[in-house]
Amino acid sequence: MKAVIFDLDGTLIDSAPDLHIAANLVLKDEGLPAISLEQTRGFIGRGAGVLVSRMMTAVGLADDPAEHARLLAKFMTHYEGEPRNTVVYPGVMDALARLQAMGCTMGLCTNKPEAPTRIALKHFGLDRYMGAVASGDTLPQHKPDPAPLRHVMRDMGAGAALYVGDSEVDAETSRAARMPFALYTEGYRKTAPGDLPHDYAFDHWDKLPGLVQRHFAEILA
Ligand SMILES: O=C(O)COP(=O)(O)O
Ligand SMILES: [Mg+2]
Repeated sequence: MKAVIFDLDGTLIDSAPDLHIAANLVLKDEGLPAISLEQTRGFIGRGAGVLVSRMMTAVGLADDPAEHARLLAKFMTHYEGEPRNTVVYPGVMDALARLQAMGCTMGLCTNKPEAPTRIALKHFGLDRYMGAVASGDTLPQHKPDPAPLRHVMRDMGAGAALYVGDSEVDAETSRAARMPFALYTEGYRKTAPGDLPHDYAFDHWDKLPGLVQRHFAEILA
C-alpha cells in the first residue's frame, strides 16, 4: 500500500495570514502592539497554544498560565471562522488528484486544533482525500511526539507511509516515528533545508507525485 501523510499549515495551506489577523485582533483588543506576518510565520508549527505563548513573549507579556488561557480562548474565537486569507499552495490540488489516481491512500497529521482543521479541510475540498486525520488535540500527545503520526497510520490501515511536512517539528516527528520524510521547502521552516534531516525535498507540488512514485517503487521493489 502506498500511504502518504501530510502536515497542514505551511505544507498544504498557507494559513499564516489568517493566524496573523487573529493574533492581532487579540493584541488590539488588549491594547497591545501588533506583531508582523513574518513573526507569525515563525510562531506556527507547535499548535495554537505555543503560537499564543510566542505572541505573548513577542509583546513583552509574561507567560502567566491564566493569562495564556484567556488569550488563547480569545484567539480561538477569532480563528474559528471560514478561512478568508488562507490559500492552498500552488499545485496541491493537482498533486493530490494525481496521488489518488496512482492508488495512494492519504492522511493528515497537524498540530492545528481539530475544529479549525476540519473547517479548513472542508473549505478547500481537501477532506475528500484524507482517509484519517490527527489534529493537535486529537490525542494527549502532539508532534514532535510520534504518537499522532502512528495514530493516522493505524487509522489508514497502513504498514508504512511517507510523511510530507514543512518544518523542524515535522522532521523531528518523522524521525521519532522512523518514517521517511519529504520536506516542502516553501513553508514555515527556520532552518536551512541542508540542516534539517529529510529523505526528500521539493519546492513545488508538481514534483511530489513523481517523488512518491520513485519512493514506493524503491521500497516495494
Ligand atoms: O497550528 C500549528 O501551529 C501548526 O500546524 P501544522 O502542524 O499543520 O504545521
Ligand atoms: Mg507545518
